[in-house]
Amino acid sequence: MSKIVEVNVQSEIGKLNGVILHTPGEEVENMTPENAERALYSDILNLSIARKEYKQLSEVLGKITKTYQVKDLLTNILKDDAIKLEVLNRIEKIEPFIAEVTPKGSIKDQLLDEDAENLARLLIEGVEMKRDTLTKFLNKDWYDLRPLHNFFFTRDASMSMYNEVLIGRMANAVRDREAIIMQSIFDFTPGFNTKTLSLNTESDPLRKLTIEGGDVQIARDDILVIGNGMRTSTRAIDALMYNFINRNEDKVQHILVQELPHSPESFIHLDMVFTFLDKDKCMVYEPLIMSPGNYQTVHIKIQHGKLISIRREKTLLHALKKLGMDLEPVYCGGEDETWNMEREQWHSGANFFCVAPGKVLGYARNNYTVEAMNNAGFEIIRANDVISNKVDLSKYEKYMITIEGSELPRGGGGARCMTMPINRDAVEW
Ligand SMILES: NC(=O)NCCC[C@H](N)C(=O)O
Repeated sequence: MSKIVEVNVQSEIGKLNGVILHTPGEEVENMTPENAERALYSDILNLSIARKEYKQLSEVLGKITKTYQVKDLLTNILKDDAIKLEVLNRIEKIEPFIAEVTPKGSIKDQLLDEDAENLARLLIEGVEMKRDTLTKFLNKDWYDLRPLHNFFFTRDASMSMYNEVLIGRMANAVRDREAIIMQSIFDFTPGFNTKTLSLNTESDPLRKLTIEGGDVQIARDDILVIGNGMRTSTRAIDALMYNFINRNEDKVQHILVQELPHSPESFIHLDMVFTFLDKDKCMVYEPLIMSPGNYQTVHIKIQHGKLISIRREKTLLHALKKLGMDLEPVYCGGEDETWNMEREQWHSGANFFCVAPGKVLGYARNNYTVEAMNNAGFEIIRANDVISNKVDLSKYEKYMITIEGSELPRGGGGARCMTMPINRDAVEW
């Protein structure tokens, strides 16, 4: 594992110095048609194809920055017995059945006996059900501990916010263990030199307070842009607002909130309809971001331990412009046909990951979006040409590296969803 870099992310676009990834493993295939929907997928993925596509993403990133794999980071902390017990205690809080004693012993005891590497694998890929009681014998499920099918979307369960890490409060219980694992990684890996921050959910048994990383974007060191929809609730954004109020800082903190539709499922997170591309460019799904209709943009301003104002803005781009970020939109699906916009948004066409200002990664399959990027001045470079050193990236001021994606988008996300940046250079605005 390469030397750990400290957590510090002050923008969406600063030059990337470290990113956390998770190569899709057996957990992706540990699924049946019956439970695919419960797993938050629209279909069962073919792992060997998904892995081939994912390899393009991880190898390109490996050429550009330091990459860390969740499984390695988790194995590393689990080598310490006290931490191993603490991680399992944390999991027991959300999945109490692991401590239940059955004729063959509890799952927790079984897990405590595993070495660090195997334990990390089991916590991600799932633990097959031991049918040692009648209840389990007749149970239709295959797993005692469910596989974390969505973990390759490392964006969502934790988010680097300035020099801290905000831990996701997932909208669906099937992703809860991801948040526990990420929190433990950041709590117990000294090199990250950070503090984890969890929103207070003690009085929230009905899971009304939820926040996921796909909705949280660090526009600038004083501006957060947050989506409010299926996955991130107003209550969670309020809790974050109180957190900034309680910091009582001289610095102004802006939170721009963009309401999102609750269907179709491709609108799950803000990053499916809006991402930053450069100091002066962003990717938008035009029908929502440029013409939001009833979906409001709200500007919350905090300073000196007080809420200074909370007001409606015309659109997200207007609000950003008023704060000095004048962004030219590039349209997902191109400018001509709503039909193409809808199709390409569905396949995560707006979901770009920035590795430096004007340098981004996105899916190759979205032809109209790729053309729009090219028209906006981005050189289009195939991932395999970067991996085989056929192109020298330092020659290009602006580029889009295209990743093949036929299986990966069926899991519900793109390049931004699959990356959790931990350190970026400051941007010279
Ligand atoms: N940031 C993102 O948009 N992440 C994609 C998550 C997809 C995953 N199947 C989910 O529904 O949570």
